[in-house]
Amino acid sequence: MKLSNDKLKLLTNDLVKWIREMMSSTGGEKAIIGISGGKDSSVVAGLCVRALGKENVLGILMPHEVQYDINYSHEICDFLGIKYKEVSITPMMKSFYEVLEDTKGDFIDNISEQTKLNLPPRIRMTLLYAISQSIYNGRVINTSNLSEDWVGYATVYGDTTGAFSPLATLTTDEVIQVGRYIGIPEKFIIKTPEDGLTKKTDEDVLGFSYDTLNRYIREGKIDDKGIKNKIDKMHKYSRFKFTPIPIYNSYLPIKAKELGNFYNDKK
Ligand SMILES: Nc1ncnc2c1ncn2[C@@H]1O[C@H](COP(=O)(O)OP(=O)(O)OC[C@H]2O[C@@H]([n+]3cccc(C(=O)O)c3)[C@H](O)[C@@H]2O)[C@@H](O)[C@H]1O
Ligand SMILES: Nc1ncnc2c1ncn2[C@@H]1O[C@H](COP(=O)(O)OP(=O)(O)OP(=O)(O)O)[C@@H](O)[C@H]1O
Repeated sequence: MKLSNDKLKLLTNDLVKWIREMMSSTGGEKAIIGISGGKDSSVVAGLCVRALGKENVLGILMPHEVQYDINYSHEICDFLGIKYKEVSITPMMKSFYEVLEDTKGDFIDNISEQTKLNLPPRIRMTLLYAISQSIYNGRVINTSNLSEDWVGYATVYGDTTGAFSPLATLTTDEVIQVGRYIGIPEKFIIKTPEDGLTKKTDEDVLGFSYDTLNRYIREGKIDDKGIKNKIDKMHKYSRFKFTPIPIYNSYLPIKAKELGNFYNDKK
C-alpha cells in the first residue's frame, strides 16, 4: 500500500514509540539483531536506533561459508553507527550435519531438503539468544514482515521468534517505504530477497510476486484464482508457526495463586 508522507510519519513515530515501550516492558536494554544486509534487518535496526539510541543496538552478522554480499551487512552497521560482530555459522552447520549423518539408518534415510533449508535460520536464532543472554538485559528483536509471515515463508523456531516483532503487520513494500522514510540507503532496501541457500529468489520459490501477495493482503483482490487458492492454503497451514504451543489442559485443579489466569482461563 502506498503510504503518504503523513501516514509514514505517523507509522514511524508509532513504531519507534512501540519499540521503546516493548523494550521497557520486557525489561530489556540492548537490542540484538541479526544483520543480513537486506531490508528487514536494516529497517528494524534503523528503527531500534531511533527508539533506543545507537549505543543500545548490536548487530550480529552470521555468514554461512562465503557470504558474497557480507559487505552490505558491514556497511549498514557502519551507516547506523552500531557495534557489530561477525560470527560464522559454518562450524555449527558442520557439526549439525555430522550429528545428523549419525542418525541415518534407523528411520532417517536422507537429510531432507527442508531440513537443510531450515537449519541456518534455527542456528542463527540459537546464536542470537546465546549472545543476548550473555549481555546484560539483551533482547533479540524479530525482523519478519507481514508478507512472508502471511504465507508462512519463515522457519518455525528460527526467524519467526524473538522478544517482539516490529514489522509483523507491514508488507514488504511498506517496510521499504518506512526504510526510505527513516533514511536507510536504497541499496539495502531494494535488494532482491533470496533464501541464501538455493540462491533462488523468494518469488521463484513462492510462485507469485510480492506485489500480487501484498495487494491481496491489503485490498483482498487477486486476479488469478489458482494463486489465490495457493496463498490461502499456505496461510491456513502455516498459522501454527505464529501461535504459542497448544497445551493440554487437564481438569486437575490448580489452586496456587495464578497471576493472569493463564491455566484457569483455558479450562
Ligand atoms: N500444523 C502443524 N503444527 C505443528 N507443527 C507443524 C504443523 N505442520 C508442520 N509442522 C512442523 O513444522 C515443520 C515445517 O515448518 P518449518 O520448519 O518452518 O519449515 P517449512 O515451512 O517447510 O519451510 C519454511 C520455508 O520458509 C523459507 N524461509 C525460511 C526462513 C526465512 C525465509 C526468508 O526468506 O525470510 C524463508 C524456507 O526456505 C522454507 O521454504 C514440519 O517439519 C513439522 O515438524
Ligand atoms: N547472514 C546473516 N547474518 C545475520 N543475520 C541473518 C543472516 N541471514 C539471515 N539473518 C537474519 O534472519 C532474518 C531472516 O533472514 P532471511 O534471509 O530469511 O531474509 P529476509 O527475511 O529477506 O530479511 P532481510 O530483508 O533482513 O534480509 C534476517 O532479517 C536477519 O535478521
